[in-house]
Amino acid sequence: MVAGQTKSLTELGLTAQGGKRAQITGLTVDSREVAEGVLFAALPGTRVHGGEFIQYALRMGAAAILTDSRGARLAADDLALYDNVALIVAEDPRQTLAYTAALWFGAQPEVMVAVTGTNGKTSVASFCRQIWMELGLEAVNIGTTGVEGAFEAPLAHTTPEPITLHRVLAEAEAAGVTHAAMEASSHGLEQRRLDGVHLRAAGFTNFSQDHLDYHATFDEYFAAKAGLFDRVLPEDGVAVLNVDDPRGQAMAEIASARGQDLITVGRREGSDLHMLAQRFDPTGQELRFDWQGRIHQARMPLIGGFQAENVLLAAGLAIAAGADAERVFETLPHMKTVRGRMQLAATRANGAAVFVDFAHTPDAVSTALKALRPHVMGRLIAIVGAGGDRDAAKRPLMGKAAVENADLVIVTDDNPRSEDPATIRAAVMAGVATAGGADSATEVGDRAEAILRGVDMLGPGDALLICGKGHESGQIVGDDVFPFDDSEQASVAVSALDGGLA
Ligand SMILES: CC(=O)N[C@H]1[C@@H](OP(=O)(O)OP(=O)(O)OC[C@H]2O[C@@H](n3ccc(=O)[nH]c3=O)[C@H](O)[C@@H]2O)O[C@H](CO)[C@@H](O)[C@@H]1O[C@H](C)C(=O)N[C@@H](C)C(=O)N[C@H](CCC(=O)O)C(=O)O
Ligand SMILES: Nc1ncnc2c1ncn2[C@@H]1O[C@H](COP(=O)(O)OP(=O)(O)OP(=O)(O)O)[C@@H](O)[C@H]1O
Ligand SMILES: N[C@H](CCC[C@H](N)C(=O)O)C(=O)O
Ligand SMILES: [Mg+2]
Repeated sequence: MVAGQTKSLTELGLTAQGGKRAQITGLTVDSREVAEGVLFAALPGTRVHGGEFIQYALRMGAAAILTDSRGARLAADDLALYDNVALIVAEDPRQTLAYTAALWFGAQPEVMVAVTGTNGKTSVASFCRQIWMELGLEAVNIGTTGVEGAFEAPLAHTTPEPITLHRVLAEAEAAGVTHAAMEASSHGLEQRRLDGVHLRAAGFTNFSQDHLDYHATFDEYFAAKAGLFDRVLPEDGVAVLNVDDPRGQAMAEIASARGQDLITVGRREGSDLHMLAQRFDPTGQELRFDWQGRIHQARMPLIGGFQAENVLLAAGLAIAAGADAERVFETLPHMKTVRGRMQLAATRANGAAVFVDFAHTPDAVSTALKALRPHVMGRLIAIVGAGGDRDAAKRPLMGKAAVENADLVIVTDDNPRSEDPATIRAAVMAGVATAGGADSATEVGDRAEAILRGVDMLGPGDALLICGKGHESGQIVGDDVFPFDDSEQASVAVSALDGGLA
């Protein structure tokens, strides 16, 4: 809430039933946060309808209720008792809330872009912010790793719900931020969290399996992501699309149908930002690409071929949002590793490297391991685990992806949450077995021990990839969060085995 601020419904773009007026002192989606004068958005939820809590909100002094027809029906008797309260019934109250939150907080950075896709959103948003900052602009990225760059703040969600999002955008703008690159998660898109954001451009990385616990089918998951182009990005926005992914072609059709301009990115012949070649070495890669008939080359200290795809997508977004292309390309050699994404965490005395990566989907595990391979002369060892209370169907597929792409695999725990960790590991191990990899995989439940064992296996020229937690700083077991950092554990293991500093 903005201390001391009040706004009328008209200023917030809202029309109440019976033309009722109200002066609003704040917005909330949680009845437990309602105070005198607040607008309570009673939203349909996955567990319960917020309409159930209207009665409580009214007692706490809510001045207005925003809900759908079901919410209004649920609270009809209570609303009749409070006829001074303004009732706004919207077909899509989450979308209305997003527009209202934008008007309540008033300001957002002048130039904003968003990126969606199963994997690579955080990386693209970070690279886009890095490019802008290299160009001397005040920029942030907003997503899984919080708000980073010229203004910093922690976030609980990849795409925060609209009240948090617009508060953060207004704070960033007030701190002088002019450019922001944000992640659009499928949950965020489905729940209209970013519908009030004014986007200049939007990006698409790729599409593969994740979140089938939330979206009923693959097609619904895709439809949620497509919402970025068919709803959120305006007609005069630019769509920046990875067309190497078959779904990138589908996105291109959706964006074109809206009349949006396209910048296509990929290895495919005819792509606007056309990747021509990559050369890998132990500490980075050299990228060769074509833009409007001119060849460019850049060496970047980044591990993994896909990070070059992410960098080019970010470059496309920066260009789409108005930056000069040649100047954008000059910044590429300055890109830094995104925290927890193919990050070199430690090096053994024998030269073997330990990397930490946030791969937590089957596709990401296979992509990350394949991507590391050309940088490694010896064996590739993977540590992998799957999260509890998340898409269970992806677990065996993650085990399969690990064993098919690494020489040795250790299956361990990754945020078991409310589930039995042994059951999750068994599902991952089942996938290992279907791929015929039982002999090259070991199960070590304790993650610190798994890392120690993985590091111990490393000979000269070998590399270890610790998948799943990336930047995370805790292991979630039940309702407890135990401090745990893969990168730190890698250093501890190297020190324990080799002595001295990692
Ligand atoms: C699954 C999911 O996305 N849930 C979101 C959803 O909550 P819900 O539908 O489960 O809510 P509910 O418990 O059924 O309650 C319905 C409504 O009643 C309200 N309520 C509830 C209880 C009460 O006493 N009073 C009250 O007013 C709730 O605030 C809610 O608005 O609507 C809420 C309000 O908008 C969101 O805060 C909540 O996000 C929760 C916190 C969440 O954890 N979301 C995660 C899964 C998420 O969004 N993740 C994505 C993707 C990350 C990735 O890529 O992996 C992200 O962008 O972070
Ligand atoms: N372009 C890409 N193609 C395939 N896999 C990728 C790509 N970029 C990143 N990955 C893999 O996905 C992991 C997560 O990357 P990143 O955090 O950038 O994605 P994200 O989309 O933000 O994920 P989340 O949905 O959790 O927010 C990386 O650690 C890497 O293993
Ligand atoms: N945003 C993702 C992150 C998963 C990371 C992994 N460590 C896990 O816990 O499964 C999710 O909540 O599904
Ligand atoms: Mg992310």
